[in-house]
Amino acid sequence: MSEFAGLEIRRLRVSFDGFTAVDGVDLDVEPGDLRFLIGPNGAGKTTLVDAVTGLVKAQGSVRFGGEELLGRSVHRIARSGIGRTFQTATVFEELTVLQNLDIAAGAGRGMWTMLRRRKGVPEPVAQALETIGLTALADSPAGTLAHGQKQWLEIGMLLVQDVRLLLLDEPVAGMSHDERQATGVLLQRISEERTVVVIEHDMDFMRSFARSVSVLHAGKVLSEGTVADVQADPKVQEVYLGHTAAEDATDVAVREA
Ligand SMILES: Nc1ncnc2c1ncn2[C@@H]1O[C@H](COP(=O)(O)OP(=O)(O)OP(=O)(O)O)[C@@H](O)[C@H]1O
Repeated sequence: MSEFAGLEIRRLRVSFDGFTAVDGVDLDVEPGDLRFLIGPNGAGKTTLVDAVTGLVKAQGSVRFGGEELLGRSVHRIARSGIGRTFQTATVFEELTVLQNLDIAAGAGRGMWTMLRRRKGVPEPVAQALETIGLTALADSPAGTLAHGQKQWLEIGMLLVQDVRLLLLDEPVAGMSHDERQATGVLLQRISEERTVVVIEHDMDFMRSFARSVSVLHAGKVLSEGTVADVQADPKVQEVYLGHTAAEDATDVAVREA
């Protein structure tokens, strides 16, 4: 397993035709953290991840394991050990679970390496299958998997590439309660050896599994800390509920009067 590495973002700025979507963000994610990135629609969460992975041009600095990523190509950033998932799972539906993992494991390697590995299931692939709980379905076409299982397969595809920083965009969207729970446990397990950042709108999921939280609003970090810290922050309550904690207290006082 590769070494733990953390993410250090400084003065990150992304603009689209004069509109600033990410506006001077500083963000530190410790190695081995399970960080949730929350915030209202349009807060800049996905754009921030796009900037880290090289999909959009950005100003400032993004360091991972001490190396500067800004200015590097998408492929070079991926080779630095950073992988992401998108809101919709992108697996090869006609191929089996094992074939999907095998292809992901071979990504970036030469044809000879791929051919030499044909015999049996390579250890990292077997390990990923076990971690994502799909060992029994290894030979099933990915297209026959349940929605949640496809998301887990996609996470498995990052694990076999030995990604050290996983950036996951709404991994539990559309999942059943049981699938969400299983995903939370999976992410906790993964973060024992890797750094995980999750963009999420599901507040129950966030409360149950986040180790730390950053709240984005209008392209800036509004609040940061533990779940309890951000929940108690009046600025966060204002953004989410449209009124302040002080007003809440007044409401309660009024109701109780
Ligand atoms: N390619 C683009 N061109 C122009 N504007 C963009 C582009 N991508 C994003 N934006 C704008 O930047 C802002 C931030 O979008 P972003 O998708 O990062 O927000 P988000 O916090 O991920 O929202 P959501 O939770 O709805 O996914 C939005 O106002 C969006 O319309």
